[in-house]
Amino acid sequence: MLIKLLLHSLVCRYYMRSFYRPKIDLQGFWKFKIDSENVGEKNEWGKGLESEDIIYVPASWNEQNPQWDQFSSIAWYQKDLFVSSYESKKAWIVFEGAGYITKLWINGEYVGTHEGSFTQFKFPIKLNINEFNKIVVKIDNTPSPYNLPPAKDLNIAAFDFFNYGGIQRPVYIEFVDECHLEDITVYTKSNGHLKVEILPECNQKFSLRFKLVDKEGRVVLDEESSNEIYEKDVGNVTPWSPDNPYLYTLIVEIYVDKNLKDSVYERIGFRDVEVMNGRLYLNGRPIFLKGFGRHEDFPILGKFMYGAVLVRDFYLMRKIGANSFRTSHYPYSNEHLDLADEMGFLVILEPPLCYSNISRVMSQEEIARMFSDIKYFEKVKDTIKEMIKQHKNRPSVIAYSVMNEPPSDMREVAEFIKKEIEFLKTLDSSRPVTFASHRSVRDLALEYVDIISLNYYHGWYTEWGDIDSGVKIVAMELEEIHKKFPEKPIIITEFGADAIYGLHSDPPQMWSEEYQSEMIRKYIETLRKNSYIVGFHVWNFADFRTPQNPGRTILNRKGIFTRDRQPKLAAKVVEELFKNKLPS
Ligand SMILES: Cc1cc(=O)oc2cc(O[C@@H]3O[C@H](C(=O)O)[C@@H](O)[C@H](O)[C@H]3O)ccc12
Repeated sequence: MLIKLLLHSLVCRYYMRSFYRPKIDLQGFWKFKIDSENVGEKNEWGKGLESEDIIYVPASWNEQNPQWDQFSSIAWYQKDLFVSSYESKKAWIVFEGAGYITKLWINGEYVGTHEGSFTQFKFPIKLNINEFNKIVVKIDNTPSPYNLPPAKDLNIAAFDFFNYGGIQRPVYIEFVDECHLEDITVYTKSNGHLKVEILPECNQKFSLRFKLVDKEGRVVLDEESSNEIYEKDVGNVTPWSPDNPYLYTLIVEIYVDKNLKDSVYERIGFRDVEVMNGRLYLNGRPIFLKGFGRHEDFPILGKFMYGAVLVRDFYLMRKIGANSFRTSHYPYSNEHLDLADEMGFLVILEPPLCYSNISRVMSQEEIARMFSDIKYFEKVKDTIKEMIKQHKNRPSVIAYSVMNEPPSDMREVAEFIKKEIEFLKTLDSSRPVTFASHRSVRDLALEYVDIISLNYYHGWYTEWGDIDSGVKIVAMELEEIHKKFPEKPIIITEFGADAIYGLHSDPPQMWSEEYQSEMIRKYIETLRKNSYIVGFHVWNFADFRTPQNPGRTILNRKGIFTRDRQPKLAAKVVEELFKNKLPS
C-alpha cells in the first residue's frame, strides 16, 4: 500500500499551455500488444514489446480493429523516439487522457501510475540523448465497481456509454527549465478585475511578468512583479458572453537575472456568474441555458474527438440556437472546452461520477458501504482536484455538476454529496454547484446545491407511449420541488426519447422521429411556463455507443443528430423551440 501511494505521488497533476516550451508530439502509429492474462509486468514488457500489432494514438483501441472491439482489459503501447538534444532541460510526458489505469516505463525503467481516463496528467522523465528512447505504456481498462465510473463488465455498467479504452487523447513530451511555472489560477470579473495566483517552481531569485493581449493583438497590460499573487483592475474590458465570447490572452513569464526561463498562457474571459433570487446570472443579467447533454463519441475514433468533428458539432449547436452543454458524464478534452471558450458556450463541468444504473452493478448494502468508505471519497477528491486544476481558468465553465444520477434517495449517498460539494468549494468557490438528479421529489441531497438539476424520462422509461401523462407527472413533481426550495433555480438537465433515423410513424410511436420530436416539444412547451426553470438540456446532442443490453440498438438513439451528425426531425423542432419559445 505504501509503495502504491509513493508511486502515485510521482504523478504531477499540473499542466500549462505554452508558446515557448519545446514539444515532441507523440501522435501517430505505436506498437500495440494485448495482455489479456496480465503477464506483461512479470515478463518485463516495460523493457520493450514483441509484437507486430499497430495502433494509432490518440484514439480508443476498440474500433481500430474489430477483434479489439469488445476488449476491455490490459494492453501495452510502445513508441521509439530518437532525441537529438534538449539542452539539459527538464522533460516530462503529458497525457491529456488515457486509461483507465496508465503505467509508464521509459527505457525499461518504471516511471509511474495514474488512475482515471478523463483528466490530464504528466510524469517527469529522463531521456537519453543521441539515442533511441523506448516509451512503453500499459493501459488497464478492466471495469470495476470501484472505478470512476463503476462497472461490473463491459455490458453491465452503472453508466450508459461504451467503456472505450486506450490512449484516447493527445500525448507529448515537453521540455522546461528547472525554473518554471507549475500552475496559474486566474480569477476575473466583468468589470475588468483580474487576479492571478502563480505557482512557480524555481530555486533562484526570480521575477514575473504579466501581459494581457486582446483579441486584436493589442497589449492591454504589461507589468513586472515579484509577487506570486497579482491583482489588477484592467479597466475597460469587453466581457465574455455567449453573444460575444471575447477572449484575452494572458501570458505569464518567469525570469532569472533578466533571462527568460518559462512562459505560459491562458485564454481568459472577463465574466461573472451568480445565482440570485432563484435565477442564474451572467455579467449581472439573467441567463437561460439552452442546449444538450453531450458525449465524446465518434465512429472508429471512440472517445477521441477529432477537431473537425468538434467544429461541426459546435456550428450545429450554434445553428439551432443552443448556448450551453454539460460535460456528461466526465470532463471533456482540452480541445472540446477550448472551443466552448472560443465560441461562447456555457458549460456545466462534470467529473466521471455516473451512477444511473448502479443497482445493476452492486446491491443496496454495497452502495451504502461504498459511499461511506473514506478511501472511495479520497479517490473522488483526487479526480475532482484534477478536473478543476485542468479547467478552472475557462470562462465557459459556469458551474460544476458533481455527479450524474446518484442514488441520492439514500441517506449515505446524500451525505457523500454534501461532503463532496463542501470539498469542491474549498478548491473553487467562484462557481455554483449542482448534480444531475433522477430521484426528483425523493432526492435527499437537493438542499446542498446552488442550482437544482433534474433528469426526467416520464413518457419514455415510464408512461411509455403516453407523452402527455409523462409531462403531467414531471410538471407536478417540479411544483413540489420548487415549493420546497423556492430560492433555487432549476435546470432540466436531461429529457428525451430514442429515435431511429428514418423510422417514421403517424401517429407518433416510440422509437420514431415523430415521437422524439413530440416528446421534446411537449416537455419544453409545458415546462417553460415555470419561471424558476433556467435551462433545458436535451438528451442528447448525437447518438452514441453504449454497452449492449436489450434496451439499446448498439447506440443510444436519443441524439437529435445521428452519430455521424445528420439531423433527425427533432433537430428542426429544437431549433424552433430554442430560437422562438425560450428566452434568448
Ligand atoms: C431504465 C431507466 C429508467 C429511467 O427512468 O431513467 C433512466 C436513466 C438512465 O440514464 C440516464 O439517461 C440516459 C438514457 O437512458 O438515455 C443515459 O444515456 C444517461 O447517461 C443517464 O443520465 C438510464 C436508464 C434509465
